[in-house]
Amino acid sequence: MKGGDILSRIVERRRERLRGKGPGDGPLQGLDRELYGRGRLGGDRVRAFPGPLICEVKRRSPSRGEIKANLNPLDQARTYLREGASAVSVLTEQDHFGGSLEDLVSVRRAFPDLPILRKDFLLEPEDVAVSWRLGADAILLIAGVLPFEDLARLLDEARRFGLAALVEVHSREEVEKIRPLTPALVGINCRDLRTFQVDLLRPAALVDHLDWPARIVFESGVFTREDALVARESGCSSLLVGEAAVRNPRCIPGLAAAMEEPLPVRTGGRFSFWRYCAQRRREGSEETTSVQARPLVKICGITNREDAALARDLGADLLGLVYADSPREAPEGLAGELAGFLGVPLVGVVVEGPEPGGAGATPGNRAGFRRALQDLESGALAAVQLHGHSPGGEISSLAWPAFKALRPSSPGEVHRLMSRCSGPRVLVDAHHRQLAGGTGEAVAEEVMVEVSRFLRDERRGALWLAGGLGPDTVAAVVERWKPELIDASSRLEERPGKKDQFLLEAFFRALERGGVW
Ligand SMILES: O=P(O)(O)OC[C@@H](O)[C@@H](O)c1c[nH]c2ccccc12
Repeated sequence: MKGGDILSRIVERRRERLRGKGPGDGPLQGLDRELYGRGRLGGDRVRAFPGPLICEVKRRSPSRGEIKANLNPLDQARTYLREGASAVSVLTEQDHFGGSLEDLVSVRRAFPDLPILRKDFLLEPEDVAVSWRLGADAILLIAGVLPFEDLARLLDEARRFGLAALVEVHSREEVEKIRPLTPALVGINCRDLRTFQVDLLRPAALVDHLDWPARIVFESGVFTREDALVARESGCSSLLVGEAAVRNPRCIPGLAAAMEEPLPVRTGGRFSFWRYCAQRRREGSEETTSVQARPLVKICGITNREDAALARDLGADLLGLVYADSPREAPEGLAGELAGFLGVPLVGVVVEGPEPGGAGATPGNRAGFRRALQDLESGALAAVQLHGHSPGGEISSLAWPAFKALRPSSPGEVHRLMSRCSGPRVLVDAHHRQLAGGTGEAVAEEVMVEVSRFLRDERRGALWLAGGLGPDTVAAVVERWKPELIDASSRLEERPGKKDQFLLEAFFRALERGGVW
């Protein structure tokens, strides 16, 4: 932890407070006797903590600014309980999150049986004792903040007091750090506390490295049911939700339900889509360096076996099959046939409603949508790429891995379209009047500037990019916009629906040569 990043400043400030007023920071006087022994979870209830959904009492944060300045912790906790949260997290850090130990005490007093997590940057064994005396049932221990010996000591201390300890990680390195301690409750924070970047695929990238029995909590950046479903696909059994719950507590029942609803059963599916993307991206690239492997490549508009096998052999990470009115529409049965031998996940491209100025909701597209659902159920498709607007909320009724494809026609449209999307990623594509389009046009420069600005300012997710990518353009586009995934189709064809071997080979060669940054 070097220099002046925000995390270092928060921790430094906390140390100063510990040196000054001590871990009780005021409210301890006279309170501990009153609270002592109240609301202890103990035994089985500690083991059951936290249930599917922890909602957080959070006034503000360094990354999101003011969330609710006049928040009343009691009202907030009451609302959370009423809406169906299984536990409440009280952020007690004062200087950057506007919390306090008084918040913890007042929630505990009012709700003796509510499982409460004290969320703070705890540093010393005395912090654990204070948390216990003030009525917490669980504490957060951040692996990125605590040296190994301190982490071990605080975990021991929590055990001694019968507190549950949620040990938070964000990187592979931190997973390795906590491994010898095999904590029973691990949180994977989607937010990098140093850069504030939120990546909902982070848990999917890390879960397989947590190879001891642990319950895993998916932390930060969750707003919608789709986000919750990604958490489940990532192997997490609980969500920790702050901002979304504070701003709109009515999202709570939906999030809780999403953590418990039965997921659709695939008859023969092999790919866990988000895990595949998250893990594949990191292969061959060390997180600690700025050198990344080439972006993931999706080759789209596959209509036949030969093109699919060639793209796979050249290194495609995903293949796209079109389920809509288009010269590139995949013949019926192709997904099932390819899934049997290919070893690369297939994505179904569907249109679920009209696009602005486009003709999306044709009977053919609706039939395609239904066929795609069947191929998802059979396991032939690993995910769907959704075009068009969805006034009927068809996306949110899907429990399959899905991502939106957006085609902003102007810079002004970027924010409006992107801010409505949930889930870990969206694919940005060039604007055409028809989905059939395939004109090979690139996304306009001024639109891309806005897209990059949106992703940077909202600090959310990495770029997936389509539109006009061919052997001649791909290296420059990758260099310029640093996408995590690129999607190419029409500029690799000898005619609509048929790939050109020479162009495909040249595309991957250009990518290997010029696409490394
Ligand atoms: O408001 P969000 O994006 O839903 O995030 C909640 C919670 O995960 C976040 O507050 C948090 C997770 N780990 C932390 C560590 C310190 C401070 C805050 C946090």
